[in-house]
Amino acid sequence: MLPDASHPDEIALRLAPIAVEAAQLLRSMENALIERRIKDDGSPTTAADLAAERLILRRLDEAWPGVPVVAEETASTTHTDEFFFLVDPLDGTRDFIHGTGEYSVNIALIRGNRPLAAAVAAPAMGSVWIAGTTARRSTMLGEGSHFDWHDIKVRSAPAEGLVALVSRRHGDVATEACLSILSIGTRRMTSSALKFCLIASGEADVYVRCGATMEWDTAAGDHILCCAGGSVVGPGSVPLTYGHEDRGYRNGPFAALGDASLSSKLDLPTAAA
Ligand SMILES: Nc1ncnc2c1ncn2[C@@H]1O[C@H](COP(=O)(O)O)[C@@H](OP(=O)(O)O)[C@H]1O
Ligand SMILES: [Mg+2]
Repeated sequence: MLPDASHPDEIALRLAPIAVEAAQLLRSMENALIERRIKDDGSPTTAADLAAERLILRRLDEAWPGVPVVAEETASTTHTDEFFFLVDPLDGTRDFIHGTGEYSVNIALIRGNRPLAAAVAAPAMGSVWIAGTTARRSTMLGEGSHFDWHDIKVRSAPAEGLVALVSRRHGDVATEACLSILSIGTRRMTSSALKFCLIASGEADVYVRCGATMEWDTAAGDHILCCAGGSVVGPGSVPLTYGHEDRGYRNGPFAALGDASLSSKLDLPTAAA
């Protein structure tokens, strides 16, 4: 059954309990001694990533049977259609393993090559963000079917200096060069798609990433930030597009901005570091 593209906010409301259920499963596995292995790209995966992915695939199939899902752990077997989901069942696996609590569940519905609806749940922060046409945030209450949604909005670039969010574990020279051009007042290390959501919530201003990321790392956060009034752009200030099976669902360099006027100052390289 195809999603009803004329009601993106209703789709987002249906994605929220799925993301929260997976987030609660991950939370329950946090302190267990779980099996892990290193993938071909050098990043780890665990039994928790797989369990959360299985749960999300089942729930998406119950809600929208037959819509393809490009999910991190099974991406190589999936082909996209006009509508497809991009799913990262555990974004920030290293932080999950190290117990920082900075990890998230990311689900985005793509139509064509851009997101239509999205949800990001961050269990250790007790927050869930969604976006259809507007962006909203709720605390994660009880079993995941109760929410206290409120609209969120980006802030204007503060005169006293920008708050930049940087990956806790992945930095590179090209990202540093881009950041050095902006008037950064404070840097905060944050993992996973939380970086997009904190900018969308008006708590930070910029996230530049020139190193490797995958489409499921960014699609949901991209949509939430754009619906909150921000922007996510690649080289030439062009929005990111999704569904690039030909390049293994890899993103190029990008910047996530609360205040879109910052994009004129950016100088992103054309290829990921
Ligand atoms: N060499 C690489 N190739 C592809 N993606 C990479 C990568 N190194 C890191 N990443 C991506 O960066 C994400 C973590 O970002 P951050 O450091 O900002 O939390 C990882 O998400 P996962 O934990 O879902 O694998 C992974 O997808
Ligand atoms: Mg993951």
